[in-house]
Amino acid sequence: MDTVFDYEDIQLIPAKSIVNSRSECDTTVKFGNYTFKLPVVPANMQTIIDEKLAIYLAENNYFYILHRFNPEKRADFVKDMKARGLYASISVGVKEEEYSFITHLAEEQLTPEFITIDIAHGHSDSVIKMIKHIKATLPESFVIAGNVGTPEAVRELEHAGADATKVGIGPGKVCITKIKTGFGTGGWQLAALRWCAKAASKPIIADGGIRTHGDIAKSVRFGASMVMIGSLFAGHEESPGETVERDGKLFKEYFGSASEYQKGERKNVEGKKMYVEYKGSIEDTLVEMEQDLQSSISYAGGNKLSAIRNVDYVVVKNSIFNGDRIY
Ligand SMILES: NC(=O)C1=CN([C@@H]2O[C@H](COP(=O)(O)OP(=O)(O)OC[C@H]3O[C@@H](n4cnc5c(N)ncnc54)[C@H](OP(=O)(O)O)[C@@H]3O)[C@@H](O)[C@H]2O)C=CC1
Ligand SMILES: Nc1nc2c(ncn2[C@@H]2O[C@H](COP(=O)(O)O)[C@@H](O)[C@H]2O)c(=O)[nH]1
Repeated sequence: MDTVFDYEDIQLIPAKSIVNSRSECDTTVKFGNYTFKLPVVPANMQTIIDEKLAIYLAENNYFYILHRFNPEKRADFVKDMKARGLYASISVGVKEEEYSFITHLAEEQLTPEFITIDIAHGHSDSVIKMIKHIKATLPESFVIAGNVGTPEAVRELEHAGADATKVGIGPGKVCITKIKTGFGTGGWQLAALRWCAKAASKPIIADGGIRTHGDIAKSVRFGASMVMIGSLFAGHEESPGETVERDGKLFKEYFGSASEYQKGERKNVEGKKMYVEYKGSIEDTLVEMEQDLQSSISYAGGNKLSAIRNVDYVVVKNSIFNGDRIY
């Protein structure tokens, strides 16, 4: 491992533009058998995504992954998405009941297009076993496995049959893994992404630590095919987290999937709860993300997302924010 850095330590270097307008730049990405409008997916967390938002995203050609915290509703969700002619993308864990759930889906001939194995420490035999079970039972499903933070883990999960791996242990906004365990990619997530991407032969999802839209372009530069985002999506009208009012201002709750609020008990807690400012409709944020990414592509000197992959960059000694705030 050579130099480590994180999102705010990096600036991408502009190349001569080949477009006359940013609107000529194409932000779409092929992932699995689908082409999505953006290389972005809202985090599969209970305060970020629910069935209603999943339908909106699928209808509008965005990628989504439903969380796994209402386990009994997942089979009906897959059935409902199929009835609507939309793709189904769900999450599973690794406990015993998840094996029978996968078998049940196969018996009902309900094949989700995407299945994400979502556990904290994805470099484990339990995930490898689950990848093999899904691939044997639902071979048509595209399997995303995670989370991991090393090239060895990426290679092992790919070797077990994963179609994509998810990188990021501890960089999340509501994560306390780094503090409670001393482990993870918190503080050097972008360098960890680069390290993992060099070893990968299949797509990588960069997960956690995105604080600005520019971080999406940086993730693509360092090897991500898709970028998972929690906190930036938490404040919308459509976000399932509770809306609260304080001193006349609206906020939305955002809690970790390993927080006591998710688990209902204080056991192995590695997540916390916070409130983020209310931001209005998610549609406006998605449009702004697209425009910002189109601009990134133009600065990269191309007209497609792949142009960003080849740009030069510098490691900036001090934070690029230099005390500034975005708004
Ligand atoms: N991306 C990240 O940095 C992190 C994300 N999370 C999120 O929190 C949620 C809950 O995660 P998780 O606790 O894994 O899910 P589960 O509670 O479903 O646990 C999955 C299984 O893995 C075991 N397990 C959990 N952590 C470890 C570990 N460090 N080493 C070995 N075995 C382990 C659990 O057993 P037991 O509980 O008995 O140990 C259980 O059998 C997920 O959505 C996950 O993505 C959580 C932490 C970090
Ligand atoms: N360590 C923990 N990580 C968590 C928890 N719940 C979710 N997550 C991860 O965070 C990202 C979102 O990060 P953000 O910076 O965009 O907000 C999410 O996709 C998970 O990987 C948790 O309880 N503990």
